[in-house]
Amino acid sequence: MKFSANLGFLWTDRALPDAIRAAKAAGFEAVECHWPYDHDVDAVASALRQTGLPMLGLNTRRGQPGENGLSALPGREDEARAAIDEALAYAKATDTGAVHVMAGFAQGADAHATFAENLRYACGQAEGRTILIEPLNGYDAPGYFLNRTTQAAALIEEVGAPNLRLMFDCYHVQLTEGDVARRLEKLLPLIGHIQVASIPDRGTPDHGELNYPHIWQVLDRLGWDRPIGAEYKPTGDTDASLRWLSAV
Ligand SMILES: O=C(O)C(=O)[C@@H](O)CO
Ligand SMILES: [Mg+2]
Repeated sequence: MKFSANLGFLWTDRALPDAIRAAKAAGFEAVECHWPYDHDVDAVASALRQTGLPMLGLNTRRGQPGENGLSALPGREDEARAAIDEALAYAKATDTGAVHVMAGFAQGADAHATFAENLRYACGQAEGRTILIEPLNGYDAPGYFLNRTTQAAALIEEVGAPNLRLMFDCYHVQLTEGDVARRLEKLLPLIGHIQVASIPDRGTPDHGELNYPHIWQVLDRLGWDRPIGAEYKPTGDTDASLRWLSAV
């Protein structure tokens, strides 16, 4: 298995370029982030070049304080598309492969139609990059528009863009739907990126209710050879949390 360090949670005590260097030193094969916009794009691009690590993904901005994305919010299309443009520009400057378009807190048919239209826009502007959508669990993100992989799969089919893919975060999927191994297998053709953390504490992927040694075997059997996002919250120093990595 290859792993990508999620720098939204790992090495958050340092600036993004230094976190990229720390990920390289720790043996990760890639990095990904959440919202890199406060970090100078040239410094980030330079750290990526220097380390040779690819940046796999970044998120669109969440919006105003208390919001969690804009793309499913009816009436907020201009802001949502500005956030998509900003994310794609940052991705282009850092050669980042994917942009996660965040839906936001919304429900109902109008939210669904708004999200689908904004995703069409994002896919059309992406210039070869992947656009990701990620179901989030209702404990951490109550009221978030996208909760289930089944809902995401239907949206991907409806939008019909070849570069729209599912971010399959095993942590969220286990909390909301369970049956992670079977869902990975069934949804494989739609999956653009996989993330992991223990359940329910969102710690290192080596304990808790999901048996990750089994998940690694499943992914190996399915031929998954891309880096898996280590998107967990270390309880202390990130370097001290990495014992799980050498044990995989
Ligand atoms: O929370 C997650 O899981 C993520 O991947 C974030 O990027 C989006 O909230
Ligand atoms: Mg995630």
